[in-house]
Amino acid sequence: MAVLSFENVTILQDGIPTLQNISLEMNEGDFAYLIGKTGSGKSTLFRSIYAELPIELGVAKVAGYSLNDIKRNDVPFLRRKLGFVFQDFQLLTDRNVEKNLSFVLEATGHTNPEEIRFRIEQVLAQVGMSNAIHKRVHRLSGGEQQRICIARAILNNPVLLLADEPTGHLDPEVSLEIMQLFKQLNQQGTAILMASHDYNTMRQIPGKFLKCEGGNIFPVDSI
Ligand SMILES: Nc1ncnc2c1ncn2[C@@H]1O[C@H](COP(=O)(O)OP(=O)(O)OP(=O)(O)O)[C@@H](O)[C@H]1O
Repeated sequence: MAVLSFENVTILQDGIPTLQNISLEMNEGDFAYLIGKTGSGKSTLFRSIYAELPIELGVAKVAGYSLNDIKRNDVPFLRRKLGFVFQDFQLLTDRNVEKNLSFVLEATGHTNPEEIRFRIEQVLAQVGMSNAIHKRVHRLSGGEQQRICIARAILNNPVLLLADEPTGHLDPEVSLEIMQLFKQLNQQGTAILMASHDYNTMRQIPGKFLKCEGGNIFPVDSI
């Protein structure tokens, strides 16, 4: 099943076409790396996927929503079907792990405290961080913080995970552990689109390569 489909899509930044006539499709279980130089349009693609930038031309669908005519009220529901992992974690560093995760569940309409606690325990087990539930985020290492970010990203069972340079601040050994975690989630069916410059870990965890260059995005066989 397609979780993302772009046909001849053009996206503008400040009235100027940043990506032009791009076509791509991602299905359940796909793992794709988005590669390309700084300023080539990787973030622009992400921002269009979560409906922060409009589609100027072409046809785009993500997680069952048409990006061409998505209503403003539906945008939070689209975003609930996506997971986000960033290079700089973006956790609430002065709160503990449980609060970081319950915050997201509460913000997305969950109210039952037992269900919230149960779901948090489930995702922490998935990322190998069960013992960290009461720990304050600033006490965790970078790799541990990124695991918590991944736990946060999967709370609502996303169909597509968007990861923007998730190993950018991690050393090679920890990067590989994080990538293995992504691979595990991917094997359970979640499609993953990851912008990366981390050629070392990309070589070790296989995926398709999509290159962003000259306003276009196209598949390449190797990096
Ligand atoms: N808010 C904005 N307003 C106007 N132009 C923008 C804006 N954000 C990005 N751009 C332009 O759009 C183009 C693509 O930028 P984008 O941030 O998508 O690249 P990127 O591949 O994600 O780069 P990086 O690897 O540095 O994150 C660049 O020419 C950039 O200057």
